[in-house]
Amino acid sequence: MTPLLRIRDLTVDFELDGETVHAVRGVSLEVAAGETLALVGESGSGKTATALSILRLNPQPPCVYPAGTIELDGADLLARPEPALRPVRGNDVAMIFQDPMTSLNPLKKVGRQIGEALRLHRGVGRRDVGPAVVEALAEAGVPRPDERAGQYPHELSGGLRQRAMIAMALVTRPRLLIADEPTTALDVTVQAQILELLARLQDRHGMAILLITHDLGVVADVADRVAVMRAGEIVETARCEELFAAPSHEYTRNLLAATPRLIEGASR
Ligand SMILES: Nc1ncnc2c1ncn2[C@@H]1O[C@H](COP(=O)(O)OP(=O)(O)OP(=O)(O)O)[C@@H](O)[C@H]1O
Repeated sequence: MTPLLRIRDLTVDFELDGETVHAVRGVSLEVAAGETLALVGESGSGKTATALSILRLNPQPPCVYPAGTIELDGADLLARPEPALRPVRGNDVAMIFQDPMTSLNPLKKVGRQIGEALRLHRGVGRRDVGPAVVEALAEAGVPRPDERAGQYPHELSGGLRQRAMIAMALVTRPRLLIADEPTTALDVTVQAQILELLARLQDRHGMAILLITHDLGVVADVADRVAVMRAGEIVETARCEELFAAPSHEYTRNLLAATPRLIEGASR
């Protein structure tokens, strides 16, 4: 079966003042419909550059894509001209980030922003938009959603802002959600709640998730498979339980050793 997303031999360079940074060096990975693939690796290993390539969101210049293909349902996105990519962004593929203010507009009430997305992407009519906004916020676990809809992003706590961003990302019912360090800035309890929310929404809507994280503890909680990145390359891909039980690459063993919670769990 064709995977939902298939990246092959992707190369991403940043050309800076005569110097070239090879951020991604021949990465290949696949994400099946409905599965969660975690892309892990330490800071600077090329995780975000890989993920942003899918929607071609790395800033150009300085970014160039010298080689590779990124197929969504078998059609190469990397070869598409810019206007043909727009329908994919925020429709088939949505993205959430560590900082919700990357997607939320600080000057507009949360409900209005989600309402605009609902009208644009789902064709919800003027009269139905209010209840649809409340439903979207409620689905993302926002308490008192009707009240929250009337607030500005800065009036919400970090966890609620994250939930509002998730509600907005899912308005279009994407088939692939790219989540780039979605819980890194949150404290551990809120982090767990957000991961649980993503898993619940994934079950309900059947979307695939490409989860970018440096935290193997997060991976253990939610991912089906893991791809480990180091210096622009994928050094190992495995099912989650296999990777934790028997990491084949030394770099992965070192990453695991830096996650005490998992080691404690394994020795129990
Ligand atoms: N816009 C950019 N301009 C120049 N270099 C960049 C740009 N974005 C990324 N890079 C470089 O590409 C390499 C990979 O960065 P990337 O952000 O993909 O790593 P990462 O694994 O996501 O790290 P982090 O967890 O810190 O986000 C780094 O050397 C980085 O400096």
